[in-house]
Amino acid sequence: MNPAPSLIVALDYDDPAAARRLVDTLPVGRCRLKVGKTLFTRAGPALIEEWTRAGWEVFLDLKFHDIPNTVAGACRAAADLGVWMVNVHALGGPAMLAAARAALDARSGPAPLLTAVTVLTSHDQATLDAIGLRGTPADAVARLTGLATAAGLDGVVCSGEEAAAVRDQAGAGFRRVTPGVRPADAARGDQRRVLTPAGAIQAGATDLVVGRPITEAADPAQAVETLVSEIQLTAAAMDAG
Ligand SMILES: O=c1ccn([C@@H]2O[C@H](COP(=O)(O)O)[C@@H](O)[C@H]2O)c(=O)[nH]1
Repeated sequence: MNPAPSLIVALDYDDPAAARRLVDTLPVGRCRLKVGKTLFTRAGPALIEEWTRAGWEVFLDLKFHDIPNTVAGACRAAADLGVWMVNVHALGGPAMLAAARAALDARSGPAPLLTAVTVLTSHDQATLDAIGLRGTPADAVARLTGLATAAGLDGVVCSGEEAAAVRDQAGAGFRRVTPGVRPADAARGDQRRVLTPAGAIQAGATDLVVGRPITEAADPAQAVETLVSEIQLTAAAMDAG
């Protein structure tokens, strides 16, 4: 039996107190927490340390993309915060990915999982054409997944639309962290490559990242519960064949 995919709650709150209010209502371990640029820039490392000390698994989603030496230092700093996962941008290239990997491997203590963003889920074919990225989103995800596997990363961030191809390319043990997840009745917002939670799981996502459908819900804690139940039911149905 495969482990059910995890729910990672994207805490993109402007107000750290609002993020705390939601997290305080959740049982530790029911889901994972994602801190991205909005909340990190507001609240800094202290909030992350507060949650990691309380036992939460935190995905620090800062998508490091810089020269190799700088990204290596940023990954070391993330590891010192005790996060569960940290990510870089695969567009940073092979040397940057290798430097991130080496920085985490050089640690004596535990290191976070290291994943690479491939093609943002807000990007579609028109975006790739505009920025001059060759081929379709699926082509670009495959190329960037190749860079991530060559550098020994633990997985990639991709949309559900590419999750099955990434699994076939990189193997079942390579994580497919999937944002752009929308319950059928939820607004797509700025996301372009979108699947429902069940669709993303059936496509092979290992971790579902969900933000606004939770943070903008009338009852965010209930929205988390509903999503966790849907994830578990979908995974169980798939295991039953
Ligand atoms: O390709 C990517 C990479 C990261 N994200 C992040 O995931 C969440 C999604 O939030 P929603 O509100 O559910 O759209 C957000 O924090 C993004 O920064 C992504 O969407 N796509």
